[in-house]
Amino acid sequence: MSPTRVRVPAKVNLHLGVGGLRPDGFHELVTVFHAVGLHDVVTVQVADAMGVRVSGPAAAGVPTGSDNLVWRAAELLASRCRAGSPVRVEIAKQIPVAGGMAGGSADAAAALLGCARLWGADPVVLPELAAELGSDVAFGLVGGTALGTGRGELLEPLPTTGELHWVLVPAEFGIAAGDAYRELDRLRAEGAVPPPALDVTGLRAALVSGRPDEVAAALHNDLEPACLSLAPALHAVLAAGRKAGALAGIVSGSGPTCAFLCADEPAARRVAADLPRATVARGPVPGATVLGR
Ligand SMILES: C[C@@](CO)(OP(=O)(O)O)[C@H](O)COP(=O)(O)OP(=O)(O)OC[C@H]1O[C@@H](n2ccc(N)nc2=O)[C@H](O)[C@@H]1O
Ligand SMILES: Nc1ncnc2c1ncn2[C@@H]1O[C@H](COP(=O)(O)OP(=O)(O)O)[C@@H](O)[C@H]1O
Repeated sequence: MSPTRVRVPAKVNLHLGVGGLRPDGFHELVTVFHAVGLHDVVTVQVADAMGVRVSGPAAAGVPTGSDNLVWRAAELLASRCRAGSPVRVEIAKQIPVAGGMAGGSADAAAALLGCARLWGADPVVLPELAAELGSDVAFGLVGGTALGTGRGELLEPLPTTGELHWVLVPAEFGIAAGDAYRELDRLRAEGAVPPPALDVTGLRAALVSGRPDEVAAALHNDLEPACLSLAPALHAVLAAGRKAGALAGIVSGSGPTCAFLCADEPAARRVAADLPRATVARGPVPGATVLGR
């Protein structure tokens, strides 16, 4: 049987409002996910035994055993649909690892979709399985721009007008999502940060307007003070992007990647030229998509 290839995007959080810590150890979120054109490609094919191979510019440090989320995704789908031969999963990795862009979650979403195709499983089960694998995996399946609530797994697509042009600046280190949330709790206990920002009315209107300046003014990340506390070097990255001409810059999710919104594509190219390691990307883009052979 021929391999199935799935392309899957990274995300930035246009808004990340972090509510209280729940008894299950997760925080209640009001977030706006936005899929951007920086992709991993995940290929699944029938094999004698399960295996994971990772290649590409962001491959360093990605686990290749059963702790890779794609392995867990394949096993979960196999057990749920009582089918599934062993698969070899190859990840061509461009999304920065532990970068706040949900790369592992994206790969898991792609693996679910690819294995469902390969095994003839009904894709209707995938959102539920995605939510079991991680808070951001369900968004990887749908992409676009979506409101995320609960721990991030409850999704409502949001209407948008036009395209947004981003400059993405990855760091040379990672931040684990759990560490960022714990640091936020610590800062909150000290009274060192503003209360949770759980209202996205202004952002929703800005997205419909299609005006990048209005979207820029509405960007917000409650985790940003925690990321800056864990990685103070990010202050300089944010300042450099704004100085280079971005409309606004935010830490993406749990960081440390910084995302800069620009007025248009030429502006994004100019800003990227001023920042080391920067790439340009546009959004929104579709979620996990099976590619032709
Ligand atoms: C912060 C966000 C923003 O979209 O993503 P990244 O920026 O890391 O990609 C997400 O909330 C991360 O999602 P994801 O990386 O899937 O997290 P999970 O594996 O589900 O959880 C990792 C850890 O993050 C913390 N966590 C995650 C989600 C949530 N709503 N509350 C939490 O407190 C918990 O400590 C959990 O053990
Ligand atoms: N397919 C995968 N790609 C990247 N990281 C993975 C993958 N599977 C498991 N991981 C583990 O998940 C951690 C967080 O990965 P990632 O999703 O890239 O970060 P973030 O939550 O910041 O977006 C990594 O440090 C790595 O140990």
